[in-house]
Amino acid sequence: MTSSTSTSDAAQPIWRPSAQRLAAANLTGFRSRAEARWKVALPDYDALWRWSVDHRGRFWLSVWEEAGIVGDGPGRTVLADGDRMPGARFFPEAKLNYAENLLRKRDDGDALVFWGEDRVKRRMSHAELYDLVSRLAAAMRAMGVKPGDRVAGFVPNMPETIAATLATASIGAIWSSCSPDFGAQGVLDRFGQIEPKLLFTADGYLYGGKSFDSLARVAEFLPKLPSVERVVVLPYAGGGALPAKAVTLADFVAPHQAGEIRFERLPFNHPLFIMYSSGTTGVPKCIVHGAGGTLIQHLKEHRLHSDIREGTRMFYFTTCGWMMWNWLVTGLASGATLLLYDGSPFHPTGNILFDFAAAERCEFFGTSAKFIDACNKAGLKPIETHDLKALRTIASTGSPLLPEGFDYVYSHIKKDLCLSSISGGTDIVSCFVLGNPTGPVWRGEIQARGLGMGVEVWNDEGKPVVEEKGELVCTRPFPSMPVGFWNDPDGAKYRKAYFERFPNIWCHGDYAEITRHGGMIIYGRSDAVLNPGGVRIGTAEIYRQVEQLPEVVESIVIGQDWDGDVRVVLFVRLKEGLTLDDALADRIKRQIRANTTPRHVPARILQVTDIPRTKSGKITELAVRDMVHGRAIKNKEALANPEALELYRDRKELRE
Ligand SMILES: CC(=O)CC(=O)O
Repeated sequence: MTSSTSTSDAAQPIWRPSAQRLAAANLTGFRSRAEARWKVALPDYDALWRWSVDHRGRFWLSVWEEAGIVGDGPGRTVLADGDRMPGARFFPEAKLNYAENLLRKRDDGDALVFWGEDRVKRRMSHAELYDLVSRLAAAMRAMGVKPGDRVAGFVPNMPETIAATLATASIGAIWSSCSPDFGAQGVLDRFGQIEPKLLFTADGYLYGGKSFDSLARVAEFLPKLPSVERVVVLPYAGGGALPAKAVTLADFVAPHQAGEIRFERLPFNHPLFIMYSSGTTGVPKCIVHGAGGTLIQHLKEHRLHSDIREGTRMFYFTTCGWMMWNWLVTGLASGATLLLYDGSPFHPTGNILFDFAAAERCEFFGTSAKFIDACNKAGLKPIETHDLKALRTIASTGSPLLPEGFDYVYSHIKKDLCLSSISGGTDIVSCFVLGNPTGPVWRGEIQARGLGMGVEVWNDEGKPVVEEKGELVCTRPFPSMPVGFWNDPDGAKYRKAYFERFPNIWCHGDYAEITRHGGMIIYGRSDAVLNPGGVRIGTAEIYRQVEQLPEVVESIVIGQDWDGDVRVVLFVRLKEGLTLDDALADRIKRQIRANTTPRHVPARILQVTDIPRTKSGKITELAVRDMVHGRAIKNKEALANPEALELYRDRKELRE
């Protein structure tokens, strides 16, 4: 989930595309070809969006054709049972293979450029990638991997990981990965549910300038994953002894020559990825995404919403445990070069990602709102220190990008670029709302609803509202809905997760508002909404105010049950060496009161030295809330710093 607080009241947008950029945008061409092909007038983005939702069959067929999806299809039916949610079926006659679509290029141009912090730098061409995938796929077939088998990756974000993913997909097996910083229990909570036949791991990984051994960790969890027949070890940071069942990558592929890949073309909904809900409630849900839905949705988001094309140099800062990694990988289907980074984004300095972007002439730079905030707080000014001439788009997700984050990007990174705040999630392996390269950027707003996505905001009565806060819903089926949850044969868990609140309507759990510009602001997760005196307050409304104070590095806010009501409790992490005194607490309260309402003002403000976050960098309001209420914390394994929770246990300030 992502974007920001308070509708932009500025008269002018913060950025507009130049006439030249507008004319050359993929979206502009798509719109005029759709007008000609379907004989409709689509004078602007809003008209195109409305048409794409009302005429989903025509729209998705146009995406298929324009992207030149390779496969046996599209077939005569684009959408069957087109109003059932869940239940609609896209391209029911088509057969395709995800990897075949990503491996169309076999030349010597860069497919992947990899930096492991400042220590490892290498590149892999399209031809080398194809060859490695062909050898891996042959080795996997030789050990009996077949369509539907699970292949798991406990892996860094490195070229061989992408080769392993594509080899898996070429056979029609299902890929599922998590980052190597997961503890043994976190891995077992995930892979234990899906029973993989084959496991990829690197020997180790780098973080913050240190090497970590992954093989000792594998040796710890492997005995509890009896389904794994073989472990393939990718060379990277150097680790200890090979665990049982392990072979090196070189030995695994040694018997197989590079050659033509036999791509299994399978039905559109054939499973491609299993992903895990990052939430902190219960054992992770295993969300199964289909090959066709993932491919066509990403192609639409890359080409139309992100203006990615053949040769675009595309970066997203992500690990293999976050859906943005899967999103990045599909960039190969548009002929992009993927820039992969593994490690700390602040090692050896906060400029490392900008160093990478400058050195590799990055055009699309994806990151999180937290990273942008951190660069702002650290006073980085890449606009003065880095040559970012090639950069055309910055994408931000993970949490709301606040208006001040927009200011920072345009003042201190680059003036002329499209800042796309994007939001969706693991559940759909894609976005509900995202960029529009042909439209203006309004400070603090996500630009647009995704094409083909019937996104609305509904109030408690289930009525659509504009310029009013409510629940983000999607009223029409879209191709990247999960094909189901793993181990959920009757679909009960799947329906409960999204369709319980409003029947036949996807309710995403984000608290949001559609703006008068047709954009969106997201105020936080609905389940973290504060409710003092029955007034609903999105957490981002508070963060926006608090984090403007220079003393505050970051904050986390919860509602504490108190005296039959709920009171707002704010925790702040202050700059090194500072202590929260009455004067600072007072200034925080005044900042909030002056810019929001008295209801938003915290009843208690407490200093903490750390804020718990998931491994994909999201702060975890629900875990803090549970800790404060003395409840059990579920899914602690998803946290990057679970020890931070102790700072919230039984605080005496919250007993009075
Ligand atoms: C696109 C997203 O929404 C990513 C996320 O925040 O998980």
